[in-house]
Amino acid sequence: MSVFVEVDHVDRIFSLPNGESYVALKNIELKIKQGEFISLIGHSGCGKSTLLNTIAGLDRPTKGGVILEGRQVTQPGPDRMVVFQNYSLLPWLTVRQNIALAVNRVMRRQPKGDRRSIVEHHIDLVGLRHAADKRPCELSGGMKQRVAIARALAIRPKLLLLDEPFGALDALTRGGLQEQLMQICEESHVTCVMVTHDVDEALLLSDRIVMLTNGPESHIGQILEVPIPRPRHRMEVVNHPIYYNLRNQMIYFLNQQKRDKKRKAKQTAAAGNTNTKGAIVSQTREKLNLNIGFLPLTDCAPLVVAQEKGLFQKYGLEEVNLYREQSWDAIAEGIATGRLDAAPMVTGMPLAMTLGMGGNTPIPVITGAVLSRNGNAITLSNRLFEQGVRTLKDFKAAIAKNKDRVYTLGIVHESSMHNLMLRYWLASGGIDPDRDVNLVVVPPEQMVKHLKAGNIDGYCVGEPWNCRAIYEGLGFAIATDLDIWPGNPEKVLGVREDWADRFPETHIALLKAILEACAYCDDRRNREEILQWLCQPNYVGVAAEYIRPGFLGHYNSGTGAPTQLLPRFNLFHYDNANCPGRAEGLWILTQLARWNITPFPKNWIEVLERVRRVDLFGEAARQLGWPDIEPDRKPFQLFDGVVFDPDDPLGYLKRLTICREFNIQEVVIDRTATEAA
Ligand SMILES: Nc1ncnc2c1ncn2[C@@H]1O[C@H](COP(=O)(O)OP(=O)(O)OP(=O)(O)O)[C@@H](O)[C@H]1O
Repeated sequence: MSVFVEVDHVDRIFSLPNGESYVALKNIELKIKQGEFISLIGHSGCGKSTLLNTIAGLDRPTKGGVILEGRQVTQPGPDRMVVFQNYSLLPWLTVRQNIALAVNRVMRRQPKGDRRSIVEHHIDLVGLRHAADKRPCELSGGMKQRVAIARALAIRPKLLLLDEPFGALDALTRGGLQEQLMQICEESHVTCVMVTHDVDEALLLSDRIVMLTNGPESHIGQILEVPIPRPRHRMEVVNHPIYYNLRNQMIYFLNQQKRDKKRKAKQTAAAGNTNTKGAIVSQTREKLNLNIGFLPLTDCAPLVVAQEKGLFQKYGLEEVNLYREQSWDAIAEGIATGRLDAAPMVTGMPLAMTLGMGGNTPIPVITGAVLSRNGNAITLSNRLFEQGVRTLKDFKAAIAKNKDRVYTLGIVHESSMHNLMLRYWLASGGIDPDRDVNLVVVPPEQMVKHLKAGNIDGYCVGEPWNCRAIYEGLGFAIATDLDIWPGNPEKVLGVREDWADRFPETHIALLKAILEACAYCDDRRNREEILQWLCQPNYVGVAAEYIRPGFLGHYNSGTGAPTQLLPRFNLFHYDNANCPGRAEGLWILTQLARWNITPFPKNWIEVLERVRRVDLFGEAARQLGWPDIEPDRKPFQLFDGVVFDPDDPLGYLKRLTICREFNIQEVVIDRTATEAA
């Protein structure tokens, strides 16, 4: 079925009387097929009606648009009829006259006789023949709603929009009308979007259920497919094997949102007062001197640029000290203990710390920006090259041939993309990363030394540590991460959640400084200048020859193949690189669970909302005058073509062939431990 209605990245921002604004909807993206029945569900005030009204053309989006059959919706039209909870019938007209009024207005060019039979047909359709001459005051609530539905359908809309149509009715009447609506929709093949609070109603009627998160910045949390065959009958639906699973998922989603609402209210009360405009004001003084940790890697460039170009001071951060750390564990420790205020982190680290990786106390850590994408490679030793290893398949053959030898490969941290991508790559080639090879954690800076000493046979790391091994003739890059997942998120800016709440303005200032630096890094005219800074001993501290190939995008794999032009190898800003999108975060959660690094959080929507702070990115972007574009939440795939659907992460995990037995559990994100630190 082709796309019938497209809600294309819709934002709706309301201006408030106090001069501020309220972002009700953020980046709503939804494609509806012809004849589909979609339900919108979410807590009160999350924006269901706003979205419905936008599709109806009764309200205009602030950003994005709605496209119906290829045409932009700019105003209401007879092709979209809305049925409201309060019926909105004209009280002085009878049932017949109410329906006829709409038909005569919309179909005035049709012969009178035809119009009359349309009216009569729709009276019968909703079973109101006996009440055709009654006025609304003589009808029950259910009857009035049937008139409203008949009136909407009589003008043959392409799209029927229902805003809690049965909300005001008693349970018995509601049940009857739901079945009637279902039958009418099936017979007339009309496309429907319905707002509801009722999970059973949504399951009975819908093909898909769109679950919206709480506002502000409400967005689609998850879309559930309801694969129950049609025609449906209530008892068959309720007894369908999938019914309670779907119902539980919906209730679980709504409970997560409820908990989130309560937590935010509690935090707001604890954090401060409101000013005359109603905005929250922090009671704590903002922090203007910061300690930021980093590891010597090419992709620490944004931090270096922010320091060298005075961007921290530009945004009011008086003193920023950069500390070159020894390992990713040291970075995690620095953030956990408060020794560091912030740090570029490997992408999975904020999620893993929040989930309590390795049996550690969970520490809520958040990220408001992706600092870099790509930039990694898998280097193998020359010994393997000499054995003829050029591809993943060759590597598998070498493992099979040398049964008495276990190859050891270096990774920089269990939560890093290096680990997750290396594991993914190996597993897709039939190599079990836990059983067929030995993975060891080695700080990036020490990879080359251990490769040279023969302690490891290869590694996955960021630059300049692949190029250095290649340059020194110690190894070759069998794959870069562009071969595995182009655009993968590599580093993020990590801070403790309680730190961000205590110093909200400092945090936004820090984000702005670093984001501006990211943009500076992606202006290629600046790369030579940045390269010189990176070479300094207080930053990466190596010869320019090691950094240049990756950073300037002239990548030589060391295999004898010609130098590749890879302008996107170290990506800092272009292609909407900086937004910490939730779908990629969810993919990381699946991989952390796949390899038993962390459990898979049953409350993954809550975890992603807490950790991947798209809202803070948006705020910093807006203050910088950038468009705060969010990535799509559509399915994507890595190099092996296995599709990851953000609406079905567990289905994806179950389809992966090499996978540890993983735990699914609700992870309670409790800040007590960190706040005490
Ligand atoms: N004209 C407006 N001006 C300012 N804020 C608005 C306006 N219309 C809606 N809002 C706000 O936008 C948010 C979404 O409202 P909306 O009515 O779409 O929610 P809803 O999910 O349909 O709620 P309910 O289930 O209670 O009907 C709410 O916080 C609401 O206060």
